Amino acid sequence: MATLILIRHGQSIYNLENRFTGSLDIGLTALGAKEAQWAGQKLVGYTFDFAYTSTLKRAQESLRIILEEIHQNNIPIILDKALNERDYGSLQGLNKDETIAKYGLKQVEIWRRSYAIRPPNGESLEDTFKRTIPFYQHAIEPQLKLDQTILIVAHGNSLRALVMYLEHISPEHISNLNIPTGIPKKYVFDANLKVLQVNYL
Ligand SMILES: O=C(O)[C@@H](CO)OP(=O)(O)O
Repeated sequence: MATLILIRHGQSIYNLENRFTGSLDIGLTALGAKEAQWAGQKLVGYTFDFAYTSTLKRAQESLRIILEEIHQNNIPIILDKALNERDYGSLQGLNKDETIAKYGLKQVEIWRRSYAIRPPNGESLEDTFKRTIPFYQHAIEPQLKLDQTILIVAHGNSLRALVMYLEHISPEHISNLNIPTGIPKKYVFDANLKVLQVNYL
C-alpha cells in the first residue's frame, strides 16, 4: 500500500538558540544529528522508493543520516525548494523571546501561527501551502498512486502545510498544530489516495 513518511529535520543551531530560521541555511546541532539517527532507527524495515527534501542543509543532512541508519543511501533523492521552510522575512535570525518583548506575544503569535498573515517581508503559511502542495501533487502523488513508499524530510512550516492538506485541517485549526523535530509521521493511502491510517512512529 502507498506509504508516506514525513519527518521534520533534527534540532538546528537556531532552534537551540530560539531564533527565527526560515530560509536561512543553518546546520544541525549534535542533538539534531542524534534525532535524525533515532528517526532512522524507527524506520528499520521500511524500503523507500524515493526521498524528497528541501534545498537547505539541516533537512538534507537529516535525510542523509536517516538513510545511512537504514542502509538506503542509494535511493533517488529529489531536492526542491518547494519544500523549504517558510521565509520568515525580517524576523529571520532574531531571537523569538526578544521579538515577543519588542512586539508583544499576540503579534508574534499572529506572525508565527496565523494562516494568511505574513511576517514583515516574509511568507505566510498560505504562501508556503501554495508552493508546497502543487509540488506534492505534481511530483509525489503520482508515485503514491503507483503504491510506492516515499520519505519527505522537510521543515516545521512546509510540513504543517502538507499535514493541513493531507488531513483536511482548516486555516482556523492549523494554528494549533506543531510538528516535533525528528519524529516520523506515517500515512497509508488507498488507491485513490484517501488516507487510511496516520500515526507517529
Ligand atoms: O524559525 C523557524 O523557521 C520556524 C521553525 O523552526 O519557527 P516557528 O516554529 O516559529 O514557525
